[in-house]
Amino acid sequence: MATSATSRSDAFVFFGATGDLAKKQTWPALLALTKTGRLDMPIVTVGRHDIGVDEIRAEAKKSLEDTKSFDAAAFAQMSKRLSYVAVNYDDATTFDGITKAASAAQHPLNYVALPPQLFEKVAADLAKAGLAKGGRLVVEKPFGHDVASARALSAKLHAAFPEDSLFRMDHYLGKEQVENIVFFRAANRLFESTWNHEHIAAIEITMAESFGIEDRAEFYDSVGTIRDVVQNHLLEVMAYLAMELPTARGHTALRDARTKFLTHVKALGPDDVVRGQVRGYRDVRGVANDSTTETFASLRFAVDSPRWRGVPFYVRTGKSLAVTMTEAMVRWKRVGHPVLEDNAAPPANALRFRIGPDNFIALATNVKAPGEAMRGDSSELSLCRPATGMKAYERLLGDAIDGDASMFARQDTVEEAWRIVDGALAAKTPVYPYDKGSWGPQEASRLAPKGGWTNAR
Ligand SMILES: NC(=O)C1=CN([C@@H]2O[C@H](COP(=O)(O)OP(=O)(O)OC[C@H]3O[C@@H](n4cnc5c(N)ncnc54)[C@H](OP(=O)(O)O)[C@@H]3O)[C@@H](O)[C@H]2O)C=CC1
Ligand SMILES: O=C1O[C@H](COP(=O)(O)O)[C@@H](O)[C@H](O)[C@H]1O
Repeated sequence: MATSATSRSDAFVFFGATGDLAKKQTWPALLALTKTGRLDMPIVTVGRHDIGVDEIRAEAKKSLEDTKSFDAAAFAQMSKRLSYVAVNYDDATTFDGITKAASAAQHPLNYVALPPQLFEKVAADLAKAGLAKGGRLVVEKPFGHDVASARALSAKLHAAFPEDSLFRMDHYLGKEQVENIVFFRAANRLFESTWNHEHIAAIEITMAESFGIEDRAEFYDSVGTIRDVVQNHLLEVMAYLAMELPTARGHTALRDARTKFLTHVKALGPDDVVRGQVRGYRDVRGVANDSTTETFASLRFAVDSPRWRGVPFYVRTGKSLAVTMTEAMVRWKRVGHPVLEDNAAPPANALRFRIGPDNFIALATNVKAPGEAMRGDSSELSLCRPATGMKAYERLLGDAIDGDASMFARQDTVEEAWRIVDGALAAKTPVYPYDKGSWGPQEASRLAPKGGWTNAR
């Protein structure tokens, strides 16, 4: 007999269908999975408001139009499968409505895109309603808010869903552009031999977003940017940039290598972080008027391994910044002297991995400037690849439907990541104000790479 670990899911139970994530990512992914025939099952949306399924259909349609992913035929197909159940999160018996709506399902996939403080309760109430038996649970990051709570959360979730039916979603693990970092390293011998402290001066990662928290206050104000994107997405990117390359094949080897790398990253202290809060944040509905939640962070990491000893890793991220752009930059050390007839040493070589919104890899080089003198000029070789493949949410939700957790986050990795950032969070360092549309507070320059951050072009 097929177990829940091997069976295909036969109902999609969707908590958070009205949320920000649903609008930007989940509805487009569900439509894409409908188009390819992989979401051939009832979709039971669940929320706290007393609304009908027509409101959910309208919400889904608007999200698809806003993200330019609407397709009338696929939407009609998906619409027929939709239902809506209103629940009261303080009354577990209201989950019986979900059981009724998914009554034909043996293997429901329960997908929870809610503020993380609700994960435990939802898992327990799903179990009481009989939706854990034979089913799966997908929870969105962040998993816990520090090491201790991540362990406690895992234990609580395991009381309802065993490890092989628990999927910890971190969509950066499903991004082509992120996977390409490690593939590019492994497949191009040219770089790997200099990928170490002898040649590399620093590694920097920027995840800048020009938009604010919009109507996500209930989620965001209790989390902040370090827990929202550094502890998970950006440490995953750092791991792909700097881990030892696995010799075995497959995703388990990649998961092991990422986790091993994180064990070498030193725990952050108060001097390794500068936090910022955008002016006007406290006026957003739902944000506490004395909130010290950071909407910006600049951090410096050190890696205690033979390969990286002495190389600083800088990470900067924030809301309401000058642009929306995620990029990782590997900077080599400079040639220490002027070349031929040049007056100054040439700029350092650097590799830029653009992760979003576009997708390219660029290599900064120095060439001879046209003319009689042997002088230099900088030039970037750029490798652009339009992102044509599956988007991260389609890929990961498709895997969850099939019961394949290999591209999801693992508990040991999650705990290592908390170990690294916990010290920076617990220190309650000052939160410096910054203007919307800027690159964060002035104070962040204290933790910048030598020569300053590279701001997006
Ligand atoms: N937004 C994003 O881009 C991404 C988010 N995520 C993760 O997804 C999860 C949800 O984030 P996001 O969608 O941004 O958050 P939102 O603040 O938009 O809320 C998501 C859902 O939670 C419901 N909700 C909020 N507060 C409560 C509450 N107190 N009780 C019951 N329901 C509540 C909302 O319902 P209602 O409509 O009723 O308010 C909404 O449907 C988080 O874990 C986040 O880390 C992951 C990747 C990207
Ligand atoms: O998990 C999250 O990610 C998004 C950014 O995702 P991306 O794929 O557009 O880079 C971020 O805006 C959000 O705050 C966070 O919860």
